[in-house]
Amino acid sequence: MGKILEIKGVTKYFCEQQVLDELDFSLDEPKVLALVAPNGTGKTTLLNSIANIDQIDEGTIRVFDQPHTDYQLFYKMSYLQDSSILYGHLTGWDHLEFVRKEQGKSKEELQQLILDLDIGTYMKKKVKHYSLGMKQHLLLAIALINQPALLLMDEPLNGLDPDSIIKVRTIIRSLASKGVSMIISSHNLDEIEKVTDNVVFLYEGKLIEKEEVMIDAIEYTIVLKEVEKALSFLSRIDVTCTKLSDYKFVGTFSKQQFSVFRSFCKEQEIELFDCQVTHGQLETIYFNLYEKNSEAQYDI
Ligand SMILES: Nc1ncnc2c1ncn2[C@@H]1O[C@H](COP(=O)(O)OP(=O)(O)OP(=O)(O)O)[C@@H](O)[C@H]1O
Repeated sequence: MGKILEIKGVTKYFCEQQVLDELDFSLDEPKVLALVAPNGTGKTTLLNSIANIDQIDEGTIRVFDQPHTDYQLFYKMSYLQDSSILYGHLTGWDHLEFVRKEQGKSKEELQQLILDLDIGTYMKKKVKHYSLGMKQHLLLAIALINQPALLLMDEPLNGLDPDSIIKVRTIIRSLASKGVSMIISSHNLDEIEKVTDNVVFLYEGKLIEKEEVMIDAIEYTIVLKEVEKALSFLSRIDVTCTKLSDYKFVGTFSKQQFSVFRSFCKEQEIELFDCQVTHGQLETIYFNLYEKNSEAQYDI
């Protein structure tokens, strides 16, 4: 089997501003890939470029071994964009019927999709009367009509309530189990960690895989009786901590430091009342990558 996606040397400018910089990337096997970066750093531009909505200035993009400009990809690849592509004066059903006909799918297939996504109750309403969440569900339905093998999603969780987030997460997992590849841009790092381990960061116009910037550090908030004793021990094993109260502190631990600390508490009979992860690993990597370099990146 050929590659699902191959991006070589892609550069994209908006006037003088370079957004993508000789970006190389390839997706060799079906995967759910999270695309993470701060606002305004090129996630949408990259997805638009793959979908041939934004024209690239240099480089090549191939999808399923075809140039990304090939019209046939319309039947294999979908792109869940933001709701600006919807027409307010049309109903959800109008949108879905139009795409169904273009994709050559049957009415029965569309009815089944509407049932699966549980969006039937508002398909006859005009889109201008939809909530943000309803629009997001409609966009997902539009993107799924062609049963894509590659699905690009730009912020699919935007505006969704917790129930809807769980529903979309279930849909993503179910599609993944059927071998659908997905590239999902999201700011919701907690949620992203629940659907995939495959994370790429867009940084200074290039993609960096999570493994390349992996750090062994997790921030915990810990509640115990003898904070001073714990902090004095932790300073000796180089754990950075901040005391929050006489019973509470936060500390950033490597796996090994955390295990040493647990043994210390056991030996000293210090009871841990509570121990919560404050920042997950992905969040910690994110802050390390972008916050540390923010001065250089956002120089004005
Ligand atoms: N059509 C355009 N014309 C000019 N500049 C643009 C255009 N589209 C995007 N940009 C600029 O390119 C940069 C990247 O924008 P893009 O929308 O790709 O970022 P993003 O990471 O998707 O942001 P967000 O997370 O806020 O959606 C921004 O500085 C933006 O202002």
